[in-house]
Amino acid sequence: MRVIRCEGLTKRYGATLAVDRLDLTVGGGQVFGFLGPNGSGKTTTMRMLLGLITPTAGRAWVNERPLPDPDGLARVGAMLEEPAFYPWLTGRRALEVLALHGPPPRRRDAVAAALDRVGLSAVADRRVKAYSQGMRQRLGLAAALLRDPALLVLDEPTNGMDPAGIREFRALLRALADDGMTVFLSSHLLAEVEQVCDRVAVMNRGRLIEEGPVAGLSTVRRRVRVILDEADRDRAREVLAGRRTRTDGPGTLLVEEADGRQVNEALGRAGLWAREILVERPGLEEAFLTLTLTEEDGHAPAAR
Ligand SMILES: Nc1ncnc2c1ncn2[C@@H]1O[C@H](COP(=O)(O)OP(=O)(O)OP(=O)(O)O)[C@@H](O)[C@H]1O
Repeated sequence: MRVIRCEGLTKRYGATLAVDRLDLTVGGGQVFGFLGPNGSGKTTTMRMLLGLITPTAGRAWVNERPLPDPDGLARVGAMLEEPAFYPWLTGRRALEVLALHGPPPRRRDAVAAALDRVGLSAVADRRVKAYSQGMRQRLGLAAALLRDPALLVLDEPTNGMDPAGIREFRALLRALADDGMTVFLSSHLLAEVEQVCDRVAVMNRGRLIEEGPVAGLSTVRRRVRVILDEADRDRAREVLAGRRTRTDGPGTLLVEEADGRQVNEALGRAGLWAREILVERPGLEEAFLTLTLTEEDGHAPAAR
């Protein structure tokens, strides 16, 4: 099933083309990453898909229904901004209040099921003001899950979360997709989406640059830069002969489409110790001039 389909979807704000003729199809039961630097049009696309703003041109379908048909949107859960809850309510009460507004959830135990799904049952009777940032984000996710959505639209959901919270949140999204839900997730950090997404679309300045499985994208292509003693360079090149290598200065080798750990291991086995092994993403750097790589994202473990 095509859960999301856009044809020439466009949104213009005065002189700004926020989204420029977007053609995109997202199939069901997967985590789909919507990647791009700040201002590339991700939020605007999501707002159009949720029927919150009207496209300037083009068409879109959600759950196989043309927008703005409310039936298509009935089974969509969304979290577009940091979720806001009354701090004095408990997590459970906050969800009960939401369940009372709008169409009734299909399950009578929707609140308990959503709390359980996001792992908040044990703290459901604490007040929201005592929740950590990660717990609040999970409560936001529970709110989006209340009406059994087929599609979950999440705009930068892990913004402001700590690394442990991000890991838990990723595992949660993966589990939802494994149960058949489609998760459409935006981020400006490649490291965040590549670990959880089946496919990725890359946006830049309102336009779709690429779309496909994470490993196949040229914007996501990896290259390993090996910096060694000058005298070792040519032997290292022989050791790595099965791979696409080239030299880049007297003590540097570039290994295309490689994995930092494997390169490190191959060199170590041959008794060659690199000074530095760096994983680079040349396509990404070209595409995302504003992207900030984290240390975890940009570096392979050093040789020991
Ligand atoms: N309501 C609006 N009025 C005018 N311009 C807007 C409006 N909403 C978005 N834009 C502009 O459209 C472009 C795309 O913005 P959008 O928020 O969709 O990008 P984004 O990829 O979601 O970025 P971010 O990660 O910062 O949210 C930006 O240039 C933005 O300034």
